[in-house]
Amino acid sequence: MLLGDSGVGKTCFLLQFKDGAFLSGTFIATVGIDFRNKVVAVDGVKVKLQIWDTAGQERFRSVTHAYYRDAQALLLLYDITSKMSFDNIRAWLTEIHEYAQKDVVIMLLGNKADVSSERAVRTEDGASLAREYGVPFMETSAKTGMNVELAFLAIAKHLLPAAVGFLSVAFLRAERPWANAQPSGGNK
Ligand SMILES: Nc1nc2c(ncn2[C@@H]2O[C@H](COP(=O)(O)OP(=O)(O)OP(=O)(O)O)[C@@H](O)[C@H]2O)c(=O)[nH]1
Repeated sequence: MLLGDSGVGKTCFLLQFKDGAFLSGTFIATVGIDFRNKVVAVDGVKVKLQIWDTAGQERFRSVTHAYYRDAQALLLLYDITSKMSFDNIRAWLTEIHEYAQKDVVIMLLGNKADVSSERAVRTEDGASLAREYGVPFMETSAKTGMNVELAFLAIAKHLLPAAVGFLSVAFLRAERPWANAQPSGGNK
């Protein structure tokens, strides 16, 4: 799930990953929530990522909160040209703490790294905030594609062991119907 203030580039980030394209020009804010699927290969295993793009605007917050608890991973974005979007990251982390699963995987991303002339947040400040919360961090650009795939692949790699564990249990249950059988109540 992609989170962060309105305008930090969540939709562009997802479209760059999904289609390798960048939507420049008019900014159309996301209304509510939307999702895209993409299959990636991780260590030779195909992983289908279902990526939810959320509206950053405050008025949609009650809608998006409902989806937090089903998320396995959260990509939290700020815009390196907007100090406010960076300062709001702490508030986003508080919301995540309140609504998401305790073991959710979180990654902090400083987007729009291509606009270095308007930089308002130093790379070190992003890295230091990420260290404080114990989450991985990288700067990205939805425009050039810098680190976009890397961020998603890192998440997929992190989630894969859990997914394989889940599938193994499901497979064993399917293969051994008796595993789900209830006690019959004694011998006849
Ligand atoms: N230069 C540059 N511009 C970007 C980048 N990512 C997004 N933008 C621009 O920033 C604006 C907002 O991008 P969106 O992806 O729509 O932002 P959002 O976070 O999805 O916004 P909400 O849907 O309101 O939450 C658009 O005008 C994009 O063209 C980037 O990496 N570099």
